[in-house]
Amino acid sequence: MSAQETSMPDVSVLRRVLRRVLRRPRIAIPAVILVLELIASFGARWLAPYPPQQADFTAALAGPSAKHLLGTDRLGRDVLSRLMYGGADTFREIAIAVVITLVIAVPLGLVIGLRRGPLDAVLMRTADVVMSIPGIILLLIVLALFAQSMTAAMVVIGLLSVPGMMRVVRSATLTVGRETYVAAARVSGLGTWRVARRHVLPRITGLILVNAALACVGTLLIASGINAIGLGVKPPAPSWGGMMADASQTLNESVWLAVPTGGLIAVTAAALIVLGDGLRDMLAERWSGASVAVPARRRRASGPAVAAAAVPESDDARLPAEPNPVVRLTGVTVTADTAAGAVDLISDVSLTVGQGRTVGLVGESGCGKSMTGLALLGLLPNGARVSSGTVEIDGVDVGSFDAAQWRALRGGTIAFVSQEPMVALDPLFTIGHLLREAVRTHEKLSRKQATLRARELLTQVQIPDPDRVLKLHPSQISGGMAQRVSIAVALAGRPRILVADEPTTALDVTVQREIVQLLRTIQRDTGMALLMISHDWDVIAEACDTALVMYAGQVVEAGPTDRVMTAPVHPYTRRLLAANPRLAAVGEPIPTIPGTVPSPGQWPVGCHFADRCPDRVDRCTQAPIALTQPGDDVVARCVLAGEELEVSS
Ligand SMILES: Nc1ncnc2c1ncn2[C@@H]1O[C@H](COP(=O)(O)OP(=O)(O)OP(=O)(O)O)[C@@H](O)[C@H]1O
Repeated sequence: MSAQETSMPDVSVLRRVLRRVLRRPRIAIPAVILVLELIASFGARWLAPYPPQQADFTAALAGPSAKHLLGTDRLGRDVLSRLMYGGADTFREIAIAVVITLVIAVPLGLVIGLRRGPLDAVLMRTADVVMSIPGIILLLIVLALFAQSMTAAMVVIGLLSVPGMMRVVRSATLTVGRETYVAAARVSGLGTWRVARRHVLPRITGLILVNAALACVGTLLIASGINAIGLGVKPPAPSWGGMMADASQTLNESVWLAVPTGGLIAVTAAALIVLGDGLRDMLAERWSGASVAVPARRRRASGPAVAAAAVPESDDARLPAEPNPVVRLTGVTVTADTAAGAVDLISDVSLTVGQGRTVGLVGESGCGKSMTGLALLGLLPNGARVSSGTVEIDGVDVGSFDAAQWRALRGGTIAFVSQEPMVALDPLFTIGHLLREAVRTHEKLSRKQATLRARELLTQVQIPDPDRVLKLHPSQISGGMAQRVSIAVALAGRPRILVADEPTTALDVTVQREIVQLLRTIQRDTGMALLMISHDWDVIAEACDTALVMYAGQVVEAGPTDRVMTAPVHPYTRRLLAANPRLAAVGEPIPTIPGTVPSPGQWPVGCHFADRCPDRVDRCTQAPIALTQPGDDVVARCVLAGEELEVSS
C-alpha cells in the first residue's frame, strides 16, 4: 500500500462512515452513550460538579436533588462526581486488558489459521494449558505481588484472554482461508501476513469486534469485582466497584445508592454488547451479496486403508516430448494422512510442459487432476505431501523449497487461475486495487505506475474500457469479465507457467470459447507454458497441444491432443470421449461410463479402471499396470494397448 493510501484517511470516507453509523440506531445510541461516558470520565476534572473526595456530612445518603443530581454516599460525597472520576480508571483498565488480548491473539489466530502446521499445533496446545489455569487465583497472586496494581491485574486478564480470542480468530480464518480469492491471493505470491491483513482480516473484523465487546464487558465486571472486594483501587479514591461495595454496605439505610453505580455498569456493559453486535451487522451487510462463501470442495471420503500396490517404474514410457521444458513432474506420488491412514491421492504422475506449449489434464471428477496442479504449485492441502518423485520448475528441483522460496516462485514464475473467477477476487476491493496489489507484489512501482500496468493488463486480457473497469468491484462485473480479470491478476508477475484449473467451467459456452482463445493468444504473445486442467474435451481440443488422461490418480494415456481424441488407445479414454455430451447424436441418450471412480485407498491392485472396463481380461487385475509406449505418439497404461495398435494398423 502506498504512503498516500496509508496516510490521513480520506475525509469523504470518514464522512461516509459517520453517516452510515448515525443512520443505524443500534450503533448510534450505544456509541453516543459510550462517548458521553468517556468525555465525562476523562474530563471529570473540568466537568464534575465536586471534587471526588469532598464530603458533606450534613447531606449523607441523600437522594437525587438539584445540588447532587445522583445523590450522595454515606460520607456525603457527590455520587455523580465520584462516578465520573472513577470512570477514567475503569476505561483505562478495560483498554489495557483488551488491547493486550487483541494485539497478541488476532495476529496469532490469523497466521496459524492460514499456515496451520507445527506452529498451529504448538500454539493450540499452549492455549489449552493457559485456559486451564485458574485465573482468579493467578489474579490474587499478582495483586498481592504488585501492591494491588490494577495495571498488573489487567495485563494478566489480557494475557489469560488471549487463547479464547486466538481460537475464535483461528477458526474464522480457517473458514475464510478456504475461499478461492484467498487461495488466489496466496498463489499470486503474497506472503501469509499480507494475505491475512488484506484479505482475511476485513472479513472477520465483525466477529472480532463482537468478541472484543464481550471481552470489554468481562473486564469491566472483573475490574469492578476486584475493586469491590478492596483489592484494587484503594479508598477513598473513587472506583465503580468500590462504590458498589459502599452501596451494598448501606443498603438497609438507602437503596438508592446502588442504583446509579449498578445502573452505570449495566448500561456500559449493554452499550458495549449492542455496539459490537451493531458493528458486526454493519460489516456483514457490507459483505452480503458481494461474495458467497464457497464450501470447500467436496472430498470423497477415503475408504478403508488398502495399501496402494507398488506401481512399476515407468521409465520406459516416454511421455510426449516437450521442447524447452518449464515444468517437469517425474513419477510424482502425493500421499495424504487420513483417518484411515496414509493414502495415495495421485500415483506415479509424470508430465512435462514446454515453453509456449499447453498440456491438458483431462478426466472425471476425483481422478487427481487438481491434486497434480497443486503439487506443481506447492499448494497441497494440509496433511498431503509429495511422497515420491520430483517436481522441477525451470530445471530446479523444488522438493525442498521452504515457504519463502515458494512465495518467490508463485505469482512470478508460476501462476494460477481457478474455476471460480468471481470468488477468486476479493469482493472488498476494486479491480484496480486488486491489480495494483498483484503488480506491486512483483515490481517496485509507484501507485501511478502500478495503475498504468494494471490498465495494460486489462488491455492484455481484452477488456474494453479498462479505465472504467479499474474502478469497479468484482460484484459489478460479469463472470466472463471476472475470469479475464483473474487472468490479468495471474499475469501480473509475468509467469513462465500458468496452471488453469477448470478456468471455463463456471462460464457459459460462448464465454468459455472466448476465455480459451484469450489464453491461447496470451500464450502466443508471451511464450508462457500452460497446464490446462479440464473435464471438457472441447476445451482440451481447442487449447492443448498435448493431452494427458487421468483416471483414479494415474495418467492412463498421453499423446498429442489430435491423436488422443481421434485414435484413443485406453478403454477409459474411449469411453470418456464417447461420454462427451456435445458429441451425442440428437435424440440419442448420452453414453455414460457405468460405475464410479474408485476413491483413493480403494484402488484395485491391477488396472484402476478394470472394474468398469468392458474389455477387461485376466491380466488386467493381477498386477499393477505400467505406463508403456506401444507406438509413436502413444503412451498408455493398458495391457491391451499394444495389441490394440497392431489390430488397427
Ligand atoms: N485433503 C485431502 N485428503 C484426502 N483426500 C483428498 C484430499 N483432497 C482431495 N482428496 C481426494 O483426492 C482425489 C483427487 O482429487 P482432485 O481434486 O485432484 O480430483 P480432480 O480430478 O481434480 O476432480 P475435480 O474435477 O472434482 O476437482 C479425490 O478422490 C479427492 O476426494
